[in-house]
Amino acid sequence: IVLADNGYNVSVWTRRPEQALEITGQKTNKKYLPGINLPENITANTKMEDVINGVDTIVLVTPTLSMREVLPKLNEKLQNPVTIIHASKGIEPDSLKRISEIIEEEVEEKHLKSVVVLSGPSHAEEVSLRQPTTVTVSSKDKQACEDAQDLFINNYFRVYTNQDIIGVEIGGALKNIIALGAGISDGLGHGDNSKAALMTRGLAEITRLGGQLGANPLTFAGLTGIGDLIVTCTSTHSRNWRAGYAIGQGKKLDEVLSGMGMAVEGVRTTLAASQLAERYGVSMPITSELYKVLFKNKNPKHAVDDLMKRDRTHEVEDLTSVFATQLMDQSKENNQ
Ligand SMILES: NC(=O)C1=CN([C@@H]2O[C@H](COP(=O)(O)OP(=O)(O)OC[C@H]3O[C@@H](n4cnc5c(N)ncnc54)[C@H](O)[C@@H]3O)[C@@H](O)[C@H]2O)C=CC1
Ligand SMILES: O=C(CO)COP(=O)(O)O
Repeated sequence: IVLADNGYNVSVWTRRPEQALEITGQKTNKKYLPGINLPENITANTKMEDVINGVDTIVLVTPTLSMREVLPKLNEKLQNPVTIIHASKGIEPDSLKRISEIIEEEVEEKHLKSVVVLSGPSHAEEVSLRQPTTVTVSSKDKQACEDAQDLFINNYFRVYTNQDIIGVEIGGALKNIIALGAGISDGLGHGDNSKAALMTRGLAEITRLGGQLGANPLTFAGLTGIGDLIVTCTSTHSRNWRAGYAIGQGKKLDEVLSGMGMAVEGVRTTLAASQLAERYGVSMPITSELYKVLFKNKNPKHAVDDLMKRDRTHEVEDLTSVFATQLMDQSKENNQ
């Protein structure tokens, strides 16, 4: 919708013929965006080759679980080099790859001009109503990043750039873990103090891990860190919050996921983040408790008790040694 409002012809690839017909013919997408009339210059098609033929930019927004299935198909059908802008939020378990890394792995170099990430506090339900929204684009390729900013920016969708692709992708992925936790807390009947605690200490552990992975700590204070954390932990639009809420109310994970029928990225990312924490020796107590609730059947009330009973500690850590190099690199890049 943002791109169509900016005057571009947008062609959507969908697997379901009835959805392609609905989007192209009726200009609606009732299942995902009820009540929204789509702009005239959006069409949809089930044939990927027809959708990508001749385009120079592809916006990739399928759930992270589908990346290893969708990208090889795309690679096979691409005729010319494209820029891929992705907006999917997650980390792949086991490989522990970010989505931009998976794209670079699955799409041959000859087909790939650049990879850009678009991330930030941006529930589709509100963007489609043209409510003021701010996001960040990031890429290893500075020009591609600025081109993506130009493509998307308009008077209701403000786009910033940030050269720290690691921080942008890690923040966007890991906030979903904390949003599941915030939902559980609300589902258990705990109040605002508990949710503020989860969000603040959650950001502390995201920043700790991000630092080990090479992110700039300041990215976590921005739109793709605290910004997306706030929107996902406090909004009933959030699938992760809603899944957490149902778990807090006593529902089983399988039952919750099949009932939602939509991507709940935080579940897989909890597994991936636990593996990352172990690999890099980073303390992530909230992620670790959530892992036990989701995958080891731990009672959420016991998880909260165990978090509250941890050894006493200080709030602010000295991360100077971890972050000094990243801050110097960032400052060099900004001065270039
Ligand atoms: N919904 C939102 O407001 C936002 C979502 N995101 C991210 O976008 C990604 C997608 O999320 P949603 O659109 O919310 O999920 P969703 O579950 O609402 O929609 C996913 C769509 O992808 C399709 N899909 C699933 N597997 C596929 C496959 N193997 N091949 C082709 N299509 C497939 C589904 O049929 C569905 O149309 C996630 O990574 C999410 O974190 C990011 C920002 C905002
Ligand atoms: O990332 C999002 C908003 O920025 C959407 O979050 P959910 O996937 O929890 O709905």
